[in-house]
Amino acid sequence: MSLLEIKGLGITFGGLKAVQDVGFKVEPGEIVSVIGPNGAGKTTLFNMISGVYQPGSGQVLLKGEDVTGMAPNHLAERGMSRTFQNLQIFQNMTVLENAIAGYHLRERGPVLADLLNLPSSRRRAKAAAEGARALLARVGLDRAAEREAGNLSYGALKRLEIARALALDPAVLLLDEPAAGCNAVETEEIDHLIAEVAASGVAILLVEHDMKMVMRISNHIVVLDHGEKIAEGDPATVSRNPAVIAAYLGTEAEVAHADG
Ligand SMILES: Nc1ncnc2c1ncn2[C@@H]1O[C@H](COP(=O)(O)OP(=O)(O)OP(=O)(O)O)[C@@H](O)[C@H]1O
Repeated sequence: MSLLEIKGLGITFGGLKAVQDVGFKVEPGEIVSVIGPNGAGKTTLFNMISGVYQPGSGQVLLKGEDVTGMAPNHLAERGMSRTFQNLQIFQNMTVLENAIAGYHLRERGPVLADLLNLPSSRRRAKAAAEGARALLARVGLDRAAEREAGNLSYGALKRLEIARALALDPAVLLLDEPAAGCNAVETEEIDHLIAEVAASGVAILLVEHDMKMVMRISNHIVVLDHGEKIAEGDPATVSRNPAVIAAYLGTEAEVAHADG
């Protein structure tokens, strides 16, 4: 049994088959990337896997359980969390408060206990703050804990978003363009962070336009074109695949060679 198994997923928007019969597997500690030219169906596929869209066909199996179309909060409880292409950070809260917000999604306690400020609620708040600080250290933001999130660099915001998703202690982490808008140094920091998270046993599923990053960090790549899977394999194999090269010709993107 795979940790995450995608089977024959498909969806149609007003007659357009945005994604058709896409399947692949993700195992613990693996970094799997979904690539493809603009409009290939990457975001749509991601949204189906993470419960944002109801698939028209196919299945999403998490630890063998059918979680197809399950709402994102239920998926989080079962071990799948995600980040978004457009950052979902509270800009006028501190970095620490943002990380604690992620923690509270998991440590949700009885509202009445919180209102009455009972010892149990104070213990939970303390545990969340401690957990959040540990996460910030993990993503290299411990020294920025008290800063307002809106003042962070873009790369730091991206890392904060990963910290918040990690607060849910996921077995599978879905990253939607984690390096979008980042400069080369920030991208490299995110590379290292993703590799470290994978090394801790978390399965990573990634949609990313930065082909060099994808080729550098992925164990396995799934290539979509016009909603269909046209290739999959390790970076070196995929980057030499004639169907992949053809799909990218006529677009501005280039498939960077894994060995180059
Ligand atoms: N909500 C929607 N309603 C109608 N059509 C949609 C919707 N979302 C996506 N599509 C269409 O589905 C196809 C796949 O789009 P999608 O955004 O998933 O591609 P993508 O590979 O993520 O593209 P990009 O690299 O540009 O982000 C496109 O033709 C797009 O226009």
